Amino acid sequence: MDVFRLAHPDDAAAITEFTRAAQAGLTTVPRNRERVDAYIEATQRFLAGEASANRLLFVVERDGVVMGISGIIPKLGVERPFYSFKRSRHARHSSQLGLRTEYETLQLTTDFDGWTELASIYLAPEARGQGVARLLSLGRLCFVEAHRALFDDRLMADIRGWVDEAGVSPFWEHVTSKFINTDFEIADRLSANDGRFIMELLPSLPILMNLLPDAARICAGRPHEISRGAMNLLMGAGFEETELCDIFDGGPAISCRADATLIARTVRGVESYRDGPQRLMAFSGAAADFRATLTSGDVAQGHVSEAAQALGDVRIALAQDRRNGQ
Ligand SMILES: CC(C)(COP(=O)(O)OP(=O)(O)OC[C@H]1O[C@@H](n2cnc3c(N)ncnc32)[C@H](O)[C@@H]1OP(=O)(O)O)[C@@H](O)C(=O)NCCC(=O)NCCSC(=O)CCC(=O)O
Repeated sequence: MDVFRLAHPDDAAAITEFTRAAQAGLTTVPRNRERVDAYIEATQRFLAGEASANRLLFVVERDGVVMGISGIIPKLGVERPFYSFKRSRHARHSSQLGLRTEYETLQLTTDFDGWTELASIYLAPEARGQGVARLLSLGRLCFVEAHRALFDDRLMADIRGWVDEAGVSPFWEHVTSKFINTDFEIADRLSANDGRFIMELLPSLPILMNLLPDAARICAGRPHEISRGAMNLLMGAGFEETELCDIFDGGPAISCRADATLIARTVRGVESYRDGPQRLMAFSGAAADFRATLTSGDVAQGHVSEAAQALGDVRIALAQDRRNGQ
């Protein structure tokens, strides 16, 4: 059985083993032992009531082997403002010339300050394509549902933005690097710790998108191919697209109210179960004892798998939305 739980110090070596290969651009994925240790230490401090620690790292374990990680940042904007670009549409019309023009602007904002972020999903390459990602992703929504007081009622996720075959981000090349004139990897790494340079260097004035090459313009809000699965899982669990995107690679920010996730809706009975077997999330316990697993059953008929019942005082939620097949 695959089990979703909080990471603890004994997991650090196994996590570093597979996150070591993660590419730049996955800003919140800890890629070396030092950062893995720091993430786990923050997790323990946050659970002990130290709000400034502000990070929770989870793992999915199969038969004692850690296969992947995911995270929650309980409150954005605590250590520094959380910057995004907000896309706005503008239209102009000239009756004199009979011409109409439309353009978009990007404006630096801190709209997500105070929100809770879902971040850092990463699965060992050999464990991909087996459904584990759904548990890694939705397990966090179960944790939020079980610990509502720890989180904001607005949830967001910053999906990695599109890059070309050479790994180059057109958005970075044509937009952000014009103001932050350094390597993407350097800026990305620095921003994970201290992002003061963002406010110091990025303009507070709107950036006119129609002056950009198409290759860069279409990257505002466009996800990286390898991150579509991560986005798809959250969109299937109630998240929606927003007008905001990442300031480095233009990746889309998606959001959902905490009480509108698929997990919250089914746990609270806002959404009823249909007849027949369905994919389910089962979760129980709190804090370090919290456990979630992916299972199936026919809840309408009262049938839930033994694996789920083994969790003890279990709560059940839909793990797949009936509307879009997710
Ligand atoms: C993202 C994950 C964890 C996803 O794991 P898997 O590859 O095993 O996913 P999967 O099970 O194959 O796919 C998950 C679900 O999305 C669907 N799916 C997969 N690829 C798709 C695509 N291109 N378009 C549409 N749907 C797609 C699958 O059918 C599946 O649904 P069914 O189960 O119905 O078949 C992994 O690929 C990974 O570690 N990638 C590298 C790191 C990364 O890019 N992380 C995301 C960065 S963005 C981020 O971190 C913030 C968001 C967050 O933390 O959640």
